Amino acid sequence: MDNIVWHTSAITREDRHHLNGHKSGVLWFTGLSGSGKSTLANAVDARLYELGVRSYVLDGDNIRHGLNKGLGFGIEDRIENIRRIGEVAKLFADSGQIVSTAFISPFREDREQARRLFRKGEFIEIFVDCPLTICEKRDPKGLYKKARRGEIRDFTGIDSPYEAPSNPELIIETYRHSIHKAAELVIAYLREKKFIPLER
Ligand SMILES: Nc1ncnc2c1ncn2[C@@H]1O[C@H](COP(=O)(O)OS(=O)(=O)O)[C@@H](OP(=O)(O)O)[C@H]1O
Ligand SMILES: Nc1ncnc2c1ncn2[C@@H]1O[C@H](COP(=O)(O)OP(=O)(O)O)[C@@H](O)[C@H]1O
Repeated sequence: MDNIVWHTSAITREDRHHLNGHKSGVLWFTGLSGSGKSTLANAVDARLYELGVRSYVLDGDNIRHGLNKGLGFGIEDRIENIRRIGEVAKLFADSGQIVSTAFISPFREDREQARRLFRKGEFIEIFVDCPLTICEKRDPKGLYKKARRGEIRDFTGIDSPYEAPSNPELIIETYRHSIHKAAELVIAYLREKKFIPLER
């Protein structure tokens, strides 16, 4: 970019890791609407808070009210939505936090593009796996009903595609694990990979 020069921070990410006593990165939750992304991201966030870990959740519905207001659900807008979220998540990771993103993020290539913004190991893709039939039964916001009635177009899983991850770091099957168990599986992964110390 012309006339714009990158300014290196005086405080490095490692400095912040040292101060916080834990590493940073992104927990990238992906899955169908109603699969449990928000519920699980918030359960993990609450657990991290209890453990004294600096964390935050970026949630699809909330971000679309502000930062990404005006973006719709056509392919181009979804791509831009996820591109921006990847960049924001990277800022959170740079700031030393463990950030969770809860977006459908239906396209594999967009998730891979987000992954490329991060250092090796710091992008943790979590497939929130739940069959469409169960998501549709849960239908926490009544959106599947609307989509089936044709009142919402381009609805993921109905008339817009979802590409499941081919090689995610974690698969959480929310149709067979409780919310508590699902959150603990994510925390166990963070301990195993030494994002958070074992003794916490
Ligand atoms: N057409 C269509 N398709 C899918 N979802 C829709 C649609 N219209 C509105 N909603 C609501 O928006 C939430 C998904 O937004 P995201 O930003 O996560 O979508 S995406 O990643 O850009 O595909 C999604 O939230 P979640 O249920 O939390 O996934 C829906 O509540
Ligand atoms: N094991 C589970 N994990 C996550 N959510 C679950 C689970 N079991 C049932 N649910 C329910 O499924 C719904 C998932 O909704 P939500 O978290 O908004 O999904 P998403 O963010 O993927 O659209 C919630 O009503 C939640 O209580």
